[in-house]
Amino acid sequence: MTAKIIDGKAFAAGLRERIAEHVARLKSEHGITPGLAVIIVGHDPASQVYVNNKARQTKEVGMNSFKYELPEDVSEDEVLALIEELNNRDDVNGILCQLPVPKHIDENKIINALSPAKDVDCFSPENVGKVAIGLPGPVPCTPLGSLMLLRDELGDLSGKNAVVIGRSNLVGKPMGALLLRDSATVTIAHSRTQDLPAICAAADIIVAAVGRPEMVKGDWIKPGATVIDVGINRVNAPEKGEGKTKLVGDVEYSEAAKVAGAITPVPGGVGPMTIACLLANTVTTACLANGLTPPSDLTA
Ligand SMILES: Nc1nc(=O)c2c([nH]1)NC[C@@H]1CN(c3ccc(C(=O)N[C@@H](CCC(=O)O)C(=O)O)cc3)C=[N+]21
Repeated sequence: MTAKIIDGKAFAAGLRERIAEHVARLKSEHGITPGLAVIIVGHDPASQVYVNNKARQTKEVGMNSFKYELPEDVSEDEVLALIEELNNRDDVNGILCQLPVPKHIDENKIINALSPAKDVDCFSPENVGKVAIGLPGPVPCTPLGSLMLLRDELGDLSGKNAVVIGRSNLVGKPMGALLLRDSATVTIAHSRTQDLPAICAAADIIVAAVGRPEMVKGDWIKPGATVIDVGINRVNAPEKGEGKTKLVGDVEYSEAAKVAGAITPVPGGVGPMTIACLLANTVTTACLANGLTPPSDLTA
């Protein structure tokens, strides 16, 4: 058996088309153009690429993009002042501060400064709580993208055994909350979990979000299971030439693809969904800011 490859890149393109339609309707019917502000501190080349991709896709779906590139040595107070200014701007519906930030800036202060109404990463305690109890609001981008792929692949997730590997605030915990909302039977595994292979063996759904290259082995997977690989790990690739690197996920892809029913590749799986869901969240917060019901196909 060979797994179906879940094409996250294609799904994300389709999602962006739906987002563009919603944006066009918000403009024509309500005179609203959603706006997303992205803040980047310093000159990390990988972060620059991501931020530029986000800005380009924001414009492609018809939203306004505001980019703030701050120098590496900017003071914490200056970043906080910028966030405060953006919190108060009516044309900004989403604010994202690209992480990581330099060490002299306290990430928690940044997160706490963001208005929950514009927190499109869904980092704030208020928004995390809304996700847990199912109230409308932004949803963490990577878990939302993963959920959309799972629903598309499996339809109803009710009663499925779902194992989430990783308990981060960004991915593992909210992923568990979303799967539970869809009535899956959820296990969250982590570094202290005993006999992870045995737990995976019972899983209809595996979401791997540990950040360790190829940690989940092919022979742990139940035949026919659906595997969502959240990991994006850059590793050395001597087979491509000296000094070359490649991206791999948290799952041993070549072996897993022989057993799984469906699997996301890396790259081209969850990564593109994360950015598309950031745009989806911006439509959601723009609607909520204007007393409108957010489109149900853009949220959990
Ligand atoms: N406030 C904040 N929010 C974030 O959501 C956030 C962040 N900071 N800091 C960095 C991480 C990383 N992240 C990725 C998003 C998409 C891809 C993506 O599209 N990856 C492509 C491959 C890209 C490549 O080739 O390097 C793929 O998987 O196909 C990767 C990584 C969002 N992050």
